[in-house]
Amino acid sequence: MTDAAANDAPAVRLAGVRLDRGGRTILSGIDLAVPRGSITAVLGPSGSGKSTLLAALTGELAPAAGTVEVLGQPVPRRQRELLALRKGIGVLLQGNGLLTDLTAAENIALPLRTHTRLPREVIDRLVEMKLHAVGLRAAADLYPRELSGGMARRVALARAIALDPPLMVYDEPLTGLDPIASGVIMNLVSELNDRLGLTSIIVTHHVHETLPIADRAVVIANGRIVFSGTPDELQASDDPLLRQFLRGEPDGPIAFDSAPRAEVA
Ligand SMILES: Nc1ncnc2c1ncn2[C@@H]1O[C@H](COP(=O)(O)OP(=O)(O)OP(=O)(O)O)[C@@H](O)[C@H]1O
Repeated sequence: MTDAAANDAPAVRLAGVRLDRGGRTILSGIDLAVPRGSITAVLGPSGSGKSTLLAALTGELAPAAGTVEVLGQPVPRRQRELLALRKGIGVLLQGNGLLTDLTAAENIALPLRTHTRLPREVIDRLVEMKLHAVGLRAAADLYPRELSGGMARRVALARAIALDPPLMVYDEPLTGLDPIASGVIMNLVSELNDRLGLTSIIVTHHVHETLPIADRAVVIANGRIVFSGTPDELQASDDPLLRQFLRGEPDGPIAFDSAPRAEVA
């Protein structure tokens, strides 16, 4: 593929993908295109395979069938090429993953120190800009234990964008946050996406907090994609499965807790 064609390609494209874990098929028949510049919410009940889908994008999990393309190229198998691709993907995981004996600024500097040869002053300046981007310039010298949950999540977000990745992936970015901090994080995700020209994929079961900032929504349940469209189309759907999920009802077409995690290696 030429560079121009790669640039026109969706940020993420999955075709006919099947994902297996522990000898079991978790997702199958997955077709998905995430347009560049968009925010896509990947929704689904607990254990439906949302994190498994993310693992396929970052190359942690190779598909058992089908193709996964990220930023215009198939996700490589070889470690070296995989590491190069991963530099283009900013990941915010459920736990913030901040190192407790480093300050906020040092945590954000870490990927810059590891992956670039930029001089110290440039790194300091970039860290300052990233802290500014998440509204936390005053917190540079604080340690993670001195930060509130929402602030720590913002520092983790600043670290995730440290290398200016074109694609941001969020795995449950609201876990453990109160409604106010959740609102701040969602606004920030939306603002960064627009201002930095990113593409964002948000995996979450926080439907009502996430849909307002999303351009597209994908719902996975029972091992497949059961909805793909705009948030308005999702809200308007009268599909019993989607209604059950949106209302958080325990009984209905979505089978909960069919395969406890403890059973798999
Ligand atoms: N490393 C693994 N090995 C085997 N099975 C796994 C592994 N990780 C997850 N699974 C199984 O895959 C299924 C989907 O899990 P996954 O974590 O992708 O769901 P999820 O939608 O992200 O859930 P949650 O919302 O609870 O994080 C579950 O049944 C889980 O037990």
